[in-house]
Amino acid sequence: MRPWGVTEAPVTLKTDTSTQSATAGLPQVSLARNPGIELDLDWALGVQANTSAIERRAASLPGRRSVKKAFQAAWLCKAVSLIDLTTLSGDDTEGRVRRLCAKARQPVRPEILEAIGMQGLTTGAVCVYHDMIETAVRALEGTGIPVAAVSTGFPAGLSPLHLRILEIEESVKAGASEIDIVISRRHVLTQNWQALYDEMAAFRAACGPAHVKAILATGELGSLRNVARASLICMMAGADFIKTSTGKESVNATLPVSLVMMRAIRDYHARTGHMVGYKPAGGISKSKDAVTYLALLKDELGPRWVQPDLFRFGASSLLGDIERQLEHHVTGAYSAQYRHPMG
Ligand SMILES: O=C[C@H](O)COP(=O)(O)O
Repeated sequence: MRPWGVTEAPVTLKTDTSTQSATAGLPQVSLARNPGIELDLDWALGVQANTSAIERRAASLPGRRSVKKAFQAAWLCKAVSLIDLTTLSGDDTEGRVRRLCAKARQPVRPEILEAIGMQGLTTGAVCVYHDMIETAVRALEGTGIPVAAVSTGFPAGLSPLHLRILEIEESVKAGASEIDIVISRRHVLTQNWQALYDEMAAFRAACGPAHVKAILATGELGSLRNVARASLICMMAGADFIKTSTGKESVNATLPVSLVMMRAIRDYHARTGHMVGYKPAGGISKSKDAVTYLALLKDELGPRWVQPDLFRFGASSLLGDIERQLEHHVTGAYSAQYRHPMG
C-alpha cells in the first residue's frame, strides 16, 4: 500500500466562489449517515504514514494559497458557515452562552454583509459543555443552528464508561443534536484496537439520532500512523465526524495531522461509499489558516466536503479575526479586536 503523504498534489482554491451565498456553486445533497462496518484490522494495521513526506507537503500549503479580494471574502464567509462556535471554559455562564449564540445567529455585522452581498450567514453550530445545552438550545430556537455538546468526560475521557455513556444520553435528552466524544487515548497507545472500536460503537449507539464526532486528541497519540489507524477504527465503528483535538492538549489541530485524517476519510469513502466529516479543532484563530485548511480540504476530498454536514472548524476565536478581515475588505481599515467580542 502506498504510504499516505507521498504524492505532492498542488493545492489551489478555484476563484469561482460567489459572494452571494456561503453555499453557492456547491452541490446540495442530503447525506446518509455513516453506518459503520465490521472491524477490519488488516486494513487498519496495513496503513502507513510517511511522516517526512506528510510534513513536507503540509509545510508547502500556506505558500500556495492564492485567493484575494472578493474571492477571499467569499471563502471567509464560507469559513464562518463552517465554524462550531465554541466556549469550553470552567467559568462559562448562561450569559456568556447567550451572547455566543447571538453571535452564531449574526456572526458578522449586517452592514459588512450587506456591502459584500451576503445574506443569511450563520455559524455551523454552537459547541458547549453539557450544563449549557439548554441555554444554547433556547437561545438558538427557530434558527436551525445545531447545538453540539462535548461529552464522555471531556477532555481526558477517563471517567467510568457507564458514566460516559450516561453523559451522552443526558446531553441528547437536553437537546444536543451533535455530540463530540473523546476517545480513550490509552486504547491507541496500547494498540488495543478492538477496545477502541467497541468504545466508539457504544458511544455511537448512545447518541441515537444525534451525530457523533470522535475527538482523537491527536497531540497525545504518539505518531501519525496511530492517527491514521485511530481515524479508520472510529469510522468503522460509526463516527459521523472525526475531529483532531479537544483544544486542551498541548498540540491541537495541525496541517500534517489534517492531511492524514483527510486521507483516512478519503480511503474509507473509496472502500465503503460512506462519507465521514472532518473537524480540525484547537488553536485555529486566524483567517489565513482557515483558508489554508479549506484549500487542503477541497484538494484532498473535493467540493462536496466543503459543507457544514461534512466539515467544521472547532474554534473559539477564529470568527473575530474573520470579521476583522471582512471589515477590512469592505472599509479598507482594520478595527480593533475588542470590537469583535465572542461571548
Ligand atoms: O473544539 C473546539 C476547541 O476547544 C476550540 O479551541 P480554541 O479555543 O483553541 O479555538
